[in-house]
Amino acid sequence: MQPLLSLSGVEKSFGALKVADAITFDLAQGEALGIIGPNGAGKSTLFNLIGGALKPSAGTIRFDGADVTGMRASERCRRGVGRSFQIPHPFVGMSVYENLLVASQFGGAGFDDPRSACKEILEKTGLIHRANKPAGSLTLLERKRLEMARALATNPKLLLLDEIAGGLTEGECHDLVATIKQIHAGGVSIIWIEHIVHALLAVVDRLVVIDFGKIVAEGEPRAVMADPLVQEIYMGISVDDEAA
Ligand SMILES: Nc1ncnc2c1ncn2[C@@H]1O[C@H](COP(=O)(O)OP(=O)(O)OP(=O)(O)O)[C@@H](O)[C@H]1O
Repeated sequence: MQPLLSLSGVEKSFGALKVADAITFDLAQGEALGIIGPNGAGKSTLFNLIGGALKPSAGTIRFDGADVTGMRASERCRRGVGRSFQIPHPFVGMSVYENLLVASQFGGAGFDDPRSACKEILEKTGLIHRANKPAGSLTLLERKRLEMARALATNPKLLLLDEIAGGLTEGECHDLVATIKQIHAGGVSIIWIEHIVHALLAVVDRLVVIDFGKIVAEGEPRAVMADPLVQEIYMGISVDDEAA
């Protein structure tokens, strides 16, 4: 089976700063991939390149059988790339339900019955009891859930989650992980950038580590986390410190 997403030699610089450097990886259909790396490593930039907010300066991005490298974000969304942002920016004056309807309308979701599809997504993401509340009145956890629900309302094949667990309590994080697992089990492929590694490890099949715009480690999540190089660059534990 061909990969759902395929990046080949993807590069992006801001001035002299190269934030995506020869990024090459595939995402299989149905896979859940985690991305970690220090602050400023280039993780969100990678999502901007996959989602179409930024164009790479070199390399190609293929999604669902098509070359999407030069395609606009709106077109990629219609093809099935759904994205949540690190800082949620819902339409605060609209109800939670209306936020989903807008996403399904403009994301080209292609649901037979958008209203009942959005209702189902509210149930799945634990927001049904808040459906008629203004999005501006939600708690942080609910805003994070709404961010994910709005992406799901575009009916994605691939869901990009950017630090969705950031700022949550341990219990809230646990509940959110259960929701993400359920979404993945429903057939949606996932790429999840997250600093809360234990949450990530509960969901993903594979882990990619980025540092200074390059992939520096990749593979089975626990093996990657045990790699001394990863411990040094990501957690600041140097092999020398441990020996001391
Ligand atoms: N539009 C831009 N113009 C100039 N520099 C940018 C731009 N976007 C990002 N950068 C820089 O690129 C680098 C990578 O940023 P990016 O947000 O991708 O990192 P990140 O790994 O997601 O970090 P964090 O974990 O803190 O969210 C940073 O040094 C950032 O300041």
